[in-house]
Amino acid sequence: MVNFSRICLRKYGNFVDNLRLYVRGGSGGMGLPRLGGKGGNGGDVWVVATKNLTLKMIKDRYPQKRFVGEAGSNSSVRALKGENGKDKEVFAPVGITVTTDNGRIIGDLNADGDRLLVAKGGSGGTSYSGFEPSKGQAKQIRLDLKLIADLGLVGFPNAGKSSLLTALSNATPEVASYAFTTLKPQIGKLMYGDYKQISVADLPGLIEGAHMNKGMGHKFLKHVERTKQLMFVVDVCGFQLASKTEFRSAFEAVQLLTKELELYKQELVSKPALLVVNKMDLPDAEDRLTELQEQLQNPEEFSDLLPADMIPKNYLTFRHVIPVSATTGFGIDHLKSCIRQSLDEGAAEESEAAHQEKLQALRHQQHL
Ligand SMILES: Nc1nc2c(ncn2[C@@H]2O[C@H](COP(=O)(O)OP(=O)(O)OP(=O)(O)O)[C@@H](O)[C@H]2O)c(=O)[nH]1
Ligand SMILES: [Mg+2]
Repeated sequence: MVNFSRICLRKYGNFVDNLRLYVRGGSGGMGLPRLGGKGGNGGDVWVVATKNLTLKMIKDRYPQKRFVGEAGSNSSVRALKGENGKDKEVFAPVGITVTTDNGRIIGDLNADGDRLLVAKGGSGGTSYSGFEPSKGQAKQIRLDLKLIADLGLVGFPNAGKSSLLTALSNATPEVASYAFTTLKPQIGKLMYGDYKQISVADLPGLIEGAHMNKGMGHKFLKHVERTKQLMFVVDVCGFQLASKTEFRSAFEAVQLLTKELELYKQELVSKPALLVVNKMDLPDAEDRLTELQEQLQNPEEFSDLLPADMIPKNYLTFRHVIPVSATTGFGIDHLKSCIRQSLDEGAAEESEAAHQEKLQALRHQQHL
């Protein structure tokens, strides 16, 4: 029996998905009252998105996590206008949200080279300020990594999410027969014949009670907040985490996952979702699939299989239910086309909604 918690700690310890930094703009330089000289401005602090960086690299390289702009020079007889201090750049990964310590969003860095001003340098002293310089802004900020993918994989541990990503895409996530193999999110890209690409985020497994921080907790769900659609993955034969925990059938797994999403953020459950029923190569898989499909037709009738507090407010209706085997490749091509279809439909619905909104606004203007 593998010791899950030890594995979690050992591996998760290497992955950093948020980081708190101290940033301060440089102080301005002194003015020179005798000759009316102006002090230089202090340098600003910027966060700059840079490809191939990780938050862990920042943490390792700058253990003190302090970033301060250069001070402006004082005005002097030789240089009446003091030189401005140099800006400080904090190079950070692409795909982060920068917030203040109390959660106010300063901005998002979504593409390589995006820049965000996080602490302004102080002004140099001038006649207006009695030649006194001002200090730079100082604050704690948080860099929060949010993966952005078209589709997010949601499932219990061992359901075969990573195996599925391997079967579908160019990604090579770790696959193993113990729970919580995936400890950090990873994105794979699905390529289509017409060069369309769809990105899929593989996430650590969720378990019953994830909202109470069981297993890996549900903090990883923040990564599906920005994905367009969800892809539930269940083992057709069900799942049992350990001998002391309850066995859960595929149907129960679907509903428990729905509830965990709902408890994390209600809006997540309104995203379009697909259901992948994996491990169809196992004995009895066909019978189990038929049973699951019947239960999904009338979920209310089977709600007594779930603990009362884990019954979802609304049962999800899946756009497609696709039986596959990540191991043998059965159903994978069909899954790929269902994913494409669902995302294309989603995009069409979005543009239709935007179109209707514009029409509505135009009508409104005409009435005024
Ligand atoms: N028989 C069979 N086994 C599979 C299939 N897909 C995955 N497995 C096995 O199931 C186990 C778990 O697979 P993973 O892909 O690591 O599962 P996961 O959902 O990513 O698990 P976590 O990362 O722990 O959440 C591995 O031993 C896989 O070889 C399948 O289609 N059929
Ligand atoms: Mg995995």
